[in-house]
Amino acid sequence: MTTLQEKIISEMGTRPQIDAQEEIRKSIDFIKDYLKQFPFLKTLVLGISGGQDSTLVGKLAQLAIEEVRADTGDETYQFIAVRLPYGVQGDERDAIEVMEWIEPDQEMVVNIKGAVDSVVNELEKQGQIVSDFNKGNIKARQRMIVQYAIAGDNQGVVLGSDHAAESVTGFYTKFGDGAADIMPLFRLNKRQGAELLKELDSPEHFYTKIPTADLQDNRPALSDEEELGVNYEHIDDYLEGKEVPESAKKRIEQLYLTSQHKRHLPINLFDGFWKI
Ligand SMILES: NC(=O)c1ccc[n+]([C@@H]2O[C@H](COP(=O)([O-])OP(=O)(O)OC[C@H]3O[C@@H](n4cnc5c(N)ncnc54)[C@H](O)[C@@H]3O)[C@@H](O)[C@H]2O)c1
Ligand SMILES: Nc1ncnc2c1ncn2[C@@H]1O[C@H](COP(=O)(O)O)[C@@H](O)[C@H]1O
Ligand SMILES: O=P(O)(O)OP(=O)(O)O
Ligand SMILES: [Mg+2]
Repeated sequence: MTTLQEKIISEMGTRPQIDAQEEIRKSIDFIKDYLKQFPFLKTLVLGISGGQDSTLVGKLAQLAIEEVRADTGDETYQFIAVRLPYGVQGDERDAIEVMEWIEPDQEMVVNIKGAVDSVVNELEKQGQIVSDFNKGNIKARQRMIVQYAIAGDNQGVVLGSDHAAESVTGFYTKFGDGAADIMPLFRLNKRQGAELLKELDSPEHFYTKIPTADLQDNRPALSDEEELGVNYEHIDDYLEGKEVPESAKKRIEQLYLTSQHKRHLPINLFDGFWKI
């Protein structure tokens, strides 16, 4: 293993082998401990897309909330799961099925199309062209705004679905889906997330579904792997300290280095990490 691979693994906190039952317990306890530390907080908020990561975080959130209610006798603790389609979501059926499996305390559906389109229109009135790719990031940031609005009026915190395989590649919108208060999956790679869902008896297609950010109008359901230029098998192997083909290693490390800014709070002149 090269030094950079070791550094990345240590930063991501990924382990080559996991016990799924233990990791489920760790994530649930992390959420519970956080809520108990700040008793003002009563609500967890999460966007549910119908993809693997939010399905897993959503299930863990609901389990954690049920345990906190039982431990404290405080019935005001709740999990709000929100669908955030842009118009009609192509894989809406998946998101609905995931909601049925999670059985969150409260479900919402907030269509982000009006808000996203108005921003794009206002920019275009100023002569600023908005590419389809950039509009995708506006969608992700609009989803963040809605989740924080719900948290703000419900003594809530926003959950993030980011995990090691997304974090290492910076494959998220900065201050969009990358913005959250707590990240219960951070440390796990993609296949380890799938292992947790399997252990939770989720339907198999929830964790065999092709990962997509589904952000671009012109390339619906574009797979993460196509966009990233590297596949999750290689990213996961890399994070487990295994040898991967040289081209995959190069791509992962390039993505890691160019996305360093996303894994830090806004940079000030006392920060030196970007110089190395
Ligand atoms: N599947 C997923 O999890 C998921 C979700 C959302 C987005 N995505 C993908 O993630 C990517 C997001 O696109 P992006 O990364 O181009 O947009 P971004 O908005 O996340 O990041 C780009 C912005 O970061 C800032 N920035 C860029 N370089 C910087 C630097 N060196 N220092 C400080 N700030 C800097 C700039 O403000 C720039 O506009 C896309 O590929 C998108 O499809 C994936
Ligand atoms: N359509 C969506 N509805 C609700 N929440 C969504 C939707 N699309 C994405 N999200 C949230 O963003 C993260 C990141 O998604 P990626 O597929 O990794 O880009 C997802 O886990 C949801 O919480
Ligand atoms: O974040 P999600 O839930 O949309 O999962 P995926 O990244 O697999 O699409
Ligand atoms: Mg997705």
